Amino acid sequence: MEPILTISNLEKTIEEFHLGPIDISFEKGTITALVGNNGSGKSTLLKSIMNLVQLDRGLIKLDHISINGEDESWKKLIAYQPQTVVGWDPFTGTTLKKLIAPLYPHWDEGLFHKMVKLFDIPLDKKFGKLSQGVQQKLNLALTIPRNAPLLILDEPTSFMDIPSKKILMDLLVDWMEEENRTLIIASHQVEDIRKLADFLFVLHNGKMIGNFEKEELMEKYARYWFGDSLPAITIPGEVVREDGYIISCKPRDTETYLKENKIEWRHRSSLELEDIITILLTPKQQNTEGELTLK
Ligand SMILES: Nc1ncnc2c1ncn2[C@@H]1O[C@H](COP(=O)(O)OP(=O)(O)OP(=O)(O)O)[C@@H](O)[C@H]1O
Repeated sequence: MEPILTISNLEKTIEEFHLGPIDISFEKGTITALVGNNGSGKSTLLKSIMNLVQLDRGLIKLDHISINGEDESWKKLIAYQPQTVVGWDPFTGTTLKKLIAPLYPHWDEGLFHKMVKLFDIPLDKKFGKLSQGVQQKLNLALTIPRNAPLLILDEPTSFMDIPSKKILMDLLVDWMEEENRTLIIASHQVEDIRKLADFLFVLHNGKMIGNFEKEELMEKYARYWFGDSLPAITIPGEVVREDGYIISCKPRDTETYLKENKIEWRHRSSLELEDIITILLTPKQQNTEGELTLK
């Protein structure tokens, strides 16, 4: 598949914080969840894609157009929902829509009104007077209908109530039905990631941990229960050790070792996505394969 967005060798330092180096491509037709600890650089990366951050190094290309060149036609290819918008407070939803819609040739008026209805957004109230959750909904209703090939959402559901999160997930699944649409969504919500993502792009303190295919990642880890007979030695593949069990990132190596050494385990279970993300975001003790090295 052809990438819509390619980031090469990106690096940016902001005071004490360093982002990168980041090398990644986003294929057309995919959904990538951008996952990371607080302050890991997710918003900075998304702003960089929008050319809102001056890079120290690196190149970002959207459909082969460099985002910091003279050709600004790439802007029509992205719809971006930032975490917070500046300057919207004095305007009503109706006014904002009148200002924004004409800028986007593929604007979907029907989708806008559908979202206003589903989210029950009061269009006659000033943006600044809306609750944070409703602001987030209006922001999304003014972003998704732009129908750009690449949609970038920065923590779209952080203030939303539970039913609204479900409405948004369903809307995004429908939006992705159209061919060659691509979504990048920064999120701390495991439920969003589980439901939507094809890929998990994981950042930790500005460093890229990896870009993982979600289903492969789910199959990569296994938990082995030993009860009281948990062996005292470190087992190949072991990434976590708790009372009575270990978690392995290389189940095949783990089982070969256990069988060869005649160590019996009681049962094996798979991990929840939340556990896997926690392991990926706690990389202090791990080597590049994720295995424990300090035991
Ligand atoms: N304008 C700025 N001035 C100073 N530091 C900044 C600025 N913008 C970002 N940073 C720093 O860059 C780092 C990354 O911030 P960023 O907002 O990109 O992280 P994030 O992964 O989106 O965080 P969160 O999950 O908490 O939203 C943080 O340490 C932040 O303090």
